[in-house]
Amino acid sequence: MILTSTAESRLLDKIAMTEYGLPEAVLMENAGRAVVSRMREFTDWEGAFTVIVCGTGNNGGDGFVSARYARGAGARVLVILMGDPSHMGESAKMYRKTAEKMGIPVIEVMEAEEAVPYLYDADIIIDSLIGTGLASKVKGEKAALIDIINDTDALVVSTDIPSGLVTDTGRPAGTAVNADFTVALGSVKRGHVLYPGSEHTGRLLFSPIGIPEEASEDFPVRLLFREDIAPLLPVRNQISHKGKNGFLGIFAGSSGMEGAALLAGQGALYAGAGKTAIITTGDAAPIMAGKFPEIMVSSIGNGPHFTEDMAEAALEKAKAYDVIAIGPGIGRDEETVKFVKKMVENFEKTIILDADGLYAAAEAKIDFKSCPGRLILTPHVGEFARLTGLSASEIEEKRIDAASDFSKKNRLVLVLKGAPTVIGLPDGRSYVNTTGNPGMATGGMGDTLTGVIGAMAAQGMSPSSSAAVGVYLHGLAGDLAAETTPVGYRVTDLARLLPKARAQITEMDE
Ligand SMILES: NC(=O)C1=CN([C@@H]2O[C@H](COP(=O)(O)OP(=O)(O)OC[C@H]3O[C@@H](n4cnc5c(N)ncnc54)[C@H](O)[C@@H]3O)[C@@H](O)[C@H]2O)[C@@H](O)CC1
Ligand SMILES: Nc1ncnc2c1ncn2[C@@H]1O[C@H](COP(=O)(O)OP(=O)(O)O)[C@@H](O)[C@H]1O
Ligand SMILES: [K+]
Repeated sequence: MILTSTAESRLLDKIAMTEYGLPEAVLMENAGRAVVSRMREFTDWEGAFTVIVCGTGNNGGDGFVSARYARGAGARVLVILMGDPSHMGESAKMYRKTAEKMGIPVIEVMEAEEAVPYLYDADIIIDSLIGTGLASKVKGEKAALIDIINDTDALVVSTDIPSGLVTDTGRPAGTAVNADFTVALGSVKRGHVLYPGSEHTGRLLFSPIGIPEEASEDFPVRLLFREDIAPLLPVRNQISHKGKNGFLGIFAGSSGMEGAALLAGQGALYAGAGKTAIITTGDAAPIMAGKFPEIMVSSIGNGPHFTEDMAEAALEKAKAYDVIAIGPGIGRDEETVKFVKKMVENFEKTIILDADGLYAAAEAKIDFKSCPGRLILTPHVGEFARLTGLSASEIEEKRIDAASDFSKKNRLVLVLKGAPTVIGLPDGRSYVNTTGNPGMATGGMGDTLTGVIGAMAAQGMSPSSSAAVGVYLHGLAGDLAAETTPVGYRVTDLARLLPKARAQITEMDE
């Protein structure tokens, strides 16, 4: 499913109207009907006092349509209209008339105070005040009206997007409706999934309002759902053997930081890598040996951390692997930075660069474009800030564009971790993940993800698919863990749920 910016959602409406011949009024009719029909399974409209709060744009037009369908579903309905009615477009005006003709009361208000008696009595409020046409900070009476809506005990259903929420950033423009449900119309918008927009949105429902899927085929940003992931997972047939499922080499750990390497290895193990090896330093190897009998642990050099002079032996060893990961727990020694640089500049297959490996890449100013291998970088916001020179808040402000710009410029796959995780692809497209939860904000989760993505790449998937599948699967395992323990489950608990998550993705495919 596509994820749109304001400009893209307008473009989609335009394509629907001009290329597919769907008139604005038809889209509006579908939109207003969808808000009520999508909500039927979640609330009982029969006898419910329903107040529809309309603005004078097309979002308000949707509201006038909803009023009819809410009435049809048995609700007692009343419309509050705020703003200058002379600004209403033709379709919205027409649907206002239709509603009034049916005897639905429409009360024009200038001040929020006038709506108070109705709003506090409402069982359901449909918020159709402002949609994607939000132009600036919401102030004055409209802001006051939004604050009243948020103060009531009614079930609040937002039309398209909670009024006041900025479509592109998910930030409130001063104030924004806190909806229980939002019915996204035509497309899901960035503001629905970017924090704190995701909290204002409440439970997100969607209606295509009659716009065919082909109309948005070329749109660059997609949300990742199970149906996108299922076809990418490699099928394991009866005659599968370990050699067919790939060999992943994880260059990780240093003296005192053995855990990170083991967590990455564990991730790979449970994500189905054919064979997994950890290559670490002389001091760290004895501590890791035997922790997982399935993982081959070997060492290069005798010291506490990786050094530049180990790179040659490491590259020789790496010839045996289909994919390598570098970074978890390797530390930040100057010599380690040089080691990473040599590895990344010379390995010719797929490389996942994570954690201290990303620190090294930023320190050594590795020119990713001229590296021979296929790169997957997995930074969290702090690591991405170091790579780009942007501040953490600048990145959060434009998480999607920041990730896709960087991937395109450097021709690599970038996994920008967080809520939500964004995957930028070398061709400028990007994916936004839909799994995962705050319980995952705990040390070592990222190391495990590196192993999971590595396992996918080792099983023969492209870097883009490996990142998409790895991120989705890792988040889904987290969601399964959170079902019993919302916060406080261990990285190991999540890892053990990876096979169940994988089965859930493929089983439901029948
Ligand atoms: N364009 C189309 O073809 C379709 C649009 N649809 C609906 O139309 C919406 C977009 O409609 P519009 O572009 O008319 O705009 P909106 O209705 O979203 O917003 C414009 C209205 O909000 C007011 N407004 C904007 N910013 C404000 C601010 N900061 N403070 C106070 N008031 C503010 C404007 O004065 C105007 O009355 C979508 O969100 C969707 O709900 C649907 O009807 C489906 C079809
Ligand atoms: N609030 C959240 N919602 C969803 N996923 C989250 C959240 N917080 C963290 N995660 C996920 O948990 C993982 C944490 O990785 P990272 O920050 O590298 O941790 P560490 O360095 O401790 O391993 C990432 O996959 C990230 O997307
Ligand atoms: K709205």
